[in-house]
Amino acid sequence: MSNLFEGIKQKVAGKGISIVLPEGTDERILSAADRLAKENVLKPILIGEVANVKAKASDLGLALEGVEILDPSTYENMEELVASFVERRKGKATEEQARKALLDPNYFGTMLVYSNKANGLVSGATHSTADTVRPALQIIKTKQGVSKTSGVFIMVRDDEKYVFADCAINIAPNSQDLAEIAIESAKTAKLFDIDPKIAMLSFSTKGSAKSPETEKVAEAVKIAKELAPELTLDGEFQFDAAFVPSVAKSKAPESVIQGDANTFIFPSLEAGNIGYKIAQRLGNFEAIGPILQGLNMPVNDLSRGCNSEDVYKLSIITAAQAL
Ligand SMILES: CC(C)(COP(=O)(O)OP(=O)(O)OC[C@H]1O[C@@H](n2cnc3c(N)ncnc32)[C@H](O)[C@@H]1OP(=O)(O)O)[C@@H](O)C(=O)NCCC(=O)NCCS
Ligand SMILES: CC(=O)OP(=O)(O)O
Repeated sequence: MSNLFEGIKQKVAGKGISIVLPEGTDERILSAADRLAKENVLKPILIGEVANVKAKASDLGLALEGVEILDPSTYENMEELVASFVERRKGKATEEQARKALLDPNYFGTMLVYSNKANGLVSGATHSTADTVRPALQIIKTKQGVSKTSGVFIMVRDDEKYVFADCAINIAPNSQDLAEIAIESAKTAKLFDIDPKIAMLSFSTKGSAKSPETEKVAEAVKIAKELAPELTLDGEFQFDAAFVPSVAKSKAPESVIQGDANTFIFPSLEAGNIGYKIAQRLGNFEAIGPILQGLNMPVNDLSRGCNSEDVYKLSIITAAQAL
């Protein structure tokens, strides 16, 4: 990972890309922000009461030089943000509701990104995924042609790197969703110099079992092939048929994937979230993400089990998505 990550870091360093970190008093966030600013990789913006953030930083021996701190309750352009929020939420939020929502650091930070006052946002060290991503879904929204955002992990162990999706957002994706997730995951894979070979996962390989669940994945394969015929993609596969060449030979001898898949699309959030945590905790893979894909501007969610290194890396990846 180190070479791969260094490459991404070099792409973003010194370009003045600003990343909002709404959890401004969390130790992991403070350490990462201080390091990012010190190394001139990007411009961190912490959200919180200025005196509190500074006191916490000083307890940790951090100077926070080059780190901006914004407090929603004293933010000078709040009226502009309120008006923009009401406009964006058209009929879904009153001015009063907007004013209240914008005191929440995640909503406030997301509006800074939406208003081009920052280039991206990383949160979730102390907030749940739902609380972290909901403002982005409501305000930043998905890119044209993408109906659902989804969350990818880059799984890294020595020279091995894989893409796992969706591990974070869509609880019960349908066939169309799975096809879109696969197409977006291929783009994310390329950001990490992975040439995507995509396996649509199931508990069945090429019709070895039949149920609504397996047919949902088989249909997703069909849709994805129609939408993006240029991709190397197939399924439905059990994980061994996608990953082990000898098993592929016996279970799916005609497939374009012969045990060499590197991008795995899980059939549900249960499978994806459990799957990545097993690889991380039992397989000693580093899990980078979840990286949200398909949004108009980059917003990423940390796992609450993250450390300062994870915050540092996800901030840099978010900056790379903003390029
Ligand atoms: C992502 C999640 C929070 C959205 O749930 P929610 O806030 O109840 O969503 P709602 O259905 O109320 O939709 C809220 C808005 O987000 C949009 N939205 C919901 N899911 C979306 C998705 N996957 N992609 C894009 N937009 C989405 C809706 O269209 C809606 O927009 P609108 O208000 O402009 O109409 C929910 O799917 C969830 O909790 N997922 C699991 C997260 C999780 O716990 N993961 C495990 C740990 S990583
Ligand atoms: C991605 C994920 O599972 O996040 P958390 O561990 O915070 O629930």
